[in-house]
Amino acid sequence: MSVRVVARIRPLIRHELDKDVIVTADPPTCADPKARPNLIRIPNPKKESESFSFQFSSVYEQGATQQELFDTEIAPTVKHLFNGFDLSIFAHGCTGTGKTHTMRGGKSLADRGVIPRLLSAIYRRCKKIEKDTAGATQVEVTLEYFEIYCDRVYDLFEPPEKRTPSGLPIRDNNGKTVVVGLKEKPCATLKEFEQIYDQANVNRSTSATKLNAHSSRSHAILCVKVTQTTETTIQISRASCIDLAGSEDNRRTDNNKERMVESNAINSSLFTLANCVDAINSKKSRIPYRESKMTRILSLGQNSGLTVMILNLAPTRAYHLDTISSLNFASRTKKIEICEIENDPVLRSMTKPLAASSIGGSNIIRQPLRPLTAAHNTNKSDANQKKPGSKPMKAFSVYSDARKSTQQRAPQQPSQNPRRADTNKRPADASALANRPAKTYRTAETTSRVRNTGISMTKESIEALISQRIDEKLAEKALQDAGTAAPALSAELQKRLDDLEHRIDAKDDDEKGQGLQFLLMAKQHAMRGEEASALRMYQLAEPFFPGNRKLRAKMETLEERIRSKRENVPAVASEVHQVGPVRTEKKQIRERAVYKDESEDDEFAPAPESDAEESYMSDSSFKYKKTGRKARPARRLPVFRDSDACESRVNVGEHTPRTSHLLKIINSRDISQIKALKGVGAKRAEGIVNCLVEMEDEEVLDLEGLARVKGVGGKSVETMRLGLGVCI
Ligand SMILES: Nc1ncnc2c1ncn2[C@@H]1O[C@H](COP(=O)(O)OP(=O)(O)OP(=O)(O)O)[C@@H](O)[C@H]1O
Repeated sequence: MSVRVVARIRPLIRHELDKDVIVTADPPTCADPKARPNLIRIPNPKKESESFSFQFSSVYEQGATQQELFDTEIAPTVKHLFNGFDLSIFAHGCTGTGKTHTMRGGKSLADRGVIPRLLSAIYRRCKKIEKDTAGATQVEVTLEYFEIYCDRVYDLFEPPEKRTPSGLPIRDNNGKTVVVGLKEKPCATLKEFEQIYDQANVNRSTSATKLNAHSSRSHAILCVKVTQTTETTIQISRASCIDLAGSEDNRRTDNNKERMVESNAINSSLFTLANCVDAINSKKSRIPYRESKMTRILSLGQNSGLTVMILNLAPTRAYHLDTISSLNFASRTKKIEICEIENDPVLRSMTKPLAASSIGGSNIIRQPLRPLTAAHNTNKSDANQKKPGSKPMKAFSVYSDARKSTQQRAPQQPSQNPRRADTNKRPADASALANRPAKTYRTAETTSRVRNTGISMTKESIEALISQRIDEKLAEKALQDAGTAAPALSAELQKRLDDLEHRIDAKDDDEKGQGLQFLLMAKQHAMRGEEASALRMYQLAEPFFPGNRKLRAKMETLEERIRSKRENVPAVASEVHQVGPVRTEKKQIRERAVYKDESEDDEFAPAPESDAEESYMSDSSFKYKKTGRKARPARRLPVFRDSDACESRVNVGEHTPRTSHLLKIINSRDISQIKALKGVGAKRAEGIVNCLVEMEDEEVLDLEGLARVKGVGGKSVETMRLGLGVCI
């Protein structure tokens, strides 16, 4: 079915006058007293006597209440959520048109917006299901809430001072875009939700602008995960509520520099969204989702389930051109077809209890092929037609939301509910949604709200649940111990994280990049003092770096710390105890370490033979060990070697004064000194220093080592060396 687009015209506010109203809704043509208007009229800005009209599924006029909008548009979708369908609701419109008012609303009961009302409806339904099934079906609600501010993703459950400047990474996980490292909060009651949500909204970026006293400077996305667990199955579905930031006409905003930067980011992401919609509608083969994080996450046209867009409009002339542009965008959006595909229930025996939350991992197993969620929006059929006789394009992707079990897997039950890949689309009206036959509830995964003692859990899952709880508690305690504020990151450390993040991005589509993602997350958790989570991430990373001793050592240190905390032994004591052996091992590793040739195309170069076991260098420069590829012997680079050229004067292992001087400059890691070397510009110097920083406190010991530093090479070493005015 296509995206359901409804328009809402906000009432006049502040100094707006009745005489300036230009946006109106045409009365419904049918005689039904309950019928809603569905046509918007606005004058042609070039010729006032003419007007444009735009048709939508429904139009809500100035007097429409929050309840009216919710009851008609959103309430009917709730049962589909519980039937396994995902739900996306997003508010669009230019700044000051009432998006936040529509989604979040005010504090009074009548003013509550779509989000609190949706949660209220969800909790009501949870209770009903649990009651109807006499507790045999348990429903858990968890929340994730994040914002995209200046194209960076921040967790709104974290206070701003805990944010890393580069924000959270996003990844593709089997066709779905996920934000890595988000906090997922279980939330069992509406009251709890209100508390959590209000608190999180304090963290959202808002500022006063000329057009709106409380203007949202970011796109906010609340994901509500509903997990239904029965004795045998788990079913997960998600509702995403998106309050987009509003486009701004900066000729009218009088924005200062900071607001302008935000405004540019907002406008450019909305421009990308419009481009995506255009590309889908004009059947282009490439849809520019990846040009902004918002479009990547929203994945409009690629998402499955039900999608409702609420177009917010201001009624007055001051917004004339902006309103026309919003109306045009909405008209194009309503043509986008979204496939209604429900999430598959998963057999409980197939789930691995301690699986990573929303991120993938090596433990993901394959599920049967299913059609792409919105194959009609992938615009591949055209390409097929162009090549008669050629192989048809693959319209299937492999979805894998279940995870490998260490135990033998139970055979998949024949689907009681075969997937709906049919193209018999139903009309996009609410009554059609409401007529859908109810389904039996079949699935759900490990939850923190399992209250039904009647459910027979396996011994493993109980153990896993207990250990998960212990980890969570320990992480909480560790956080408390560490104080509320996260330690400030040094610029160098932040840069290393950014570099690592950058590399992961470059490897984004490579499943092996997952190992790096886990390591990055582990590091971020560790820096925040969340040791249990850091350990979990290292554990998830381990299969990607088999037999890596340094990684193992890190895990052991963390395990030891966690254990000592558990035993109420002061953490410091355990650190002192642990640091010795770990350091020694680290040193041994370093002694054997040979710099890897990073000039290769593939960043994850195989380890030289001498270092075969230690393919993982420092944790900040994780080199991926390629399995199944024979390690190549380290090749000698064509660099000047003191020992070759000056054997008569310098003993092997010693350096000439010129070389020593060069190595001293390099090991100083001082950009200004390195920049001054012959043939090294500012950018290169920065690259070299970054590389050295990744080597932690390891030093470049000889010219060959220097030549192996990323971006240097044998010739450059020679140039640098000869450019030094030291006599040899
Ligand atoms: N339906 C409505 N009823 C009453 N007041 C409304 C309504 N819609 C919007 N408003 C008021 O209009 C003003 C702007 O609304 P809001 O902040 O929700 O706009 P916005 O589209 O989210 O803006 P931005 O994109 O800048 O964040 C607020 O003062 C809000 O209370």
